Amino acid sequence: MIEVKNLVKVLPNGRRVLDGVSFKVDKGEFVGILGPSGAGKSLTLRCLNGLLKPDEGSVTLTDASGRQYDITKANKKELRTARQKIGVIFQGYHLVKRLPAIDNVMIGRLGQISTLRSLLYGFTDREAEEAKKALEQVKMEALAGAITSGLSGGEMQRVAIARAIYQQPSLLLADEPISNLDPSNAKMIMKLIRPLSADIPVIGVFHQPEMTAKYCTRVIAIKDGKVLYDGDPKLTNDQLVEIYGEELQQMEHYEQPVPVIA
Ligand SMILES: Nc1ncnc2c1ncn2[C@@H]1O[C@H](COP(=O)(O)OP(=O)(O)OP(=O)(O)O)[C@@H](O)[C@H]1O
Repeated sequence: MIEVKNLVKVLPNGRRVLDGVSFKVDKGEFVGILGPSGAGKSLTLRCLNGLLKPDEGSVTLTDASGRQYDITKANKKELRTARQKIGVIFQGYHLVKRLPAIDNVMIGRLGQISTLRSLLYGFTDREAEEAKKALEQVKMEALAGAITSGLSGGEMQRVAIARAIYQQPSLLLADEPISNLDPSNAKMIMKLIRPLSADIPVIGVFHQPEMTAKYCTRVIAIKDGKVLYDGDPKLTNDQLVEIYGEELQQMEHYEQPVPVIA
């Protein structure tokens, strides 16, 4: 479970880019964070994995054994330990392109084994077997040995998901994971992410309300650094207008309601 309490971030010019963001996400939930450009979505996500320290508030991650990680108060060493519990999928995949897909998956556990062991012995056969299983889970086993630079965007994102699975995280964060993908690959990625939420909380930032409506179990909308909405992933047209304002007109999949002619 991850609990976010009253996150506040104030810029030097006094602007409150996060202004009291609070929510709790449990295993079984796939939460989509939506909101207009500059709303504070990425800043929120960065507070969740400790990349950004808020001026106020707390982020507490509790793993399956009940151990708690206080992300906001953690020192460098504690943060490193906590981050091993957090899988992250990025819009730009963040893979080492010159390495085979399976090596990228195994990188997911690098933080968990000693540098000396990884330098001297590399990974064990058991670890390689587990990495293969993670690739099977995202239907990428046939390309396990392929050099990552030759893979398509959808395939790279599947490798990134396998890396997160292999990491055995207690929380999965996804930062615009489908923004670079065509609709069919985007659907495939959402279908692969959703079942992961059976065991751990999954939180993603999205720009596609039609996709969060279909695949997420809950939506949190952030606007002007505040939680504007937290609930059912299926938003009404009025709710979308309230969240996105004028930006809605520019969104790809938004269909403007047909005006009623009296
Ligand atoms: N380091 C920084 N210095 C100044 N302003 C910042 C900094 N980081 C973020 N901001 C501002 O804080 C606000 C929230 O940023 P954030 O990246 O969270 O937006 P977002 O909701 O993710 O937007 P988008 O959908 O466009 O990525 C923005 O107005 C942004 O310009």
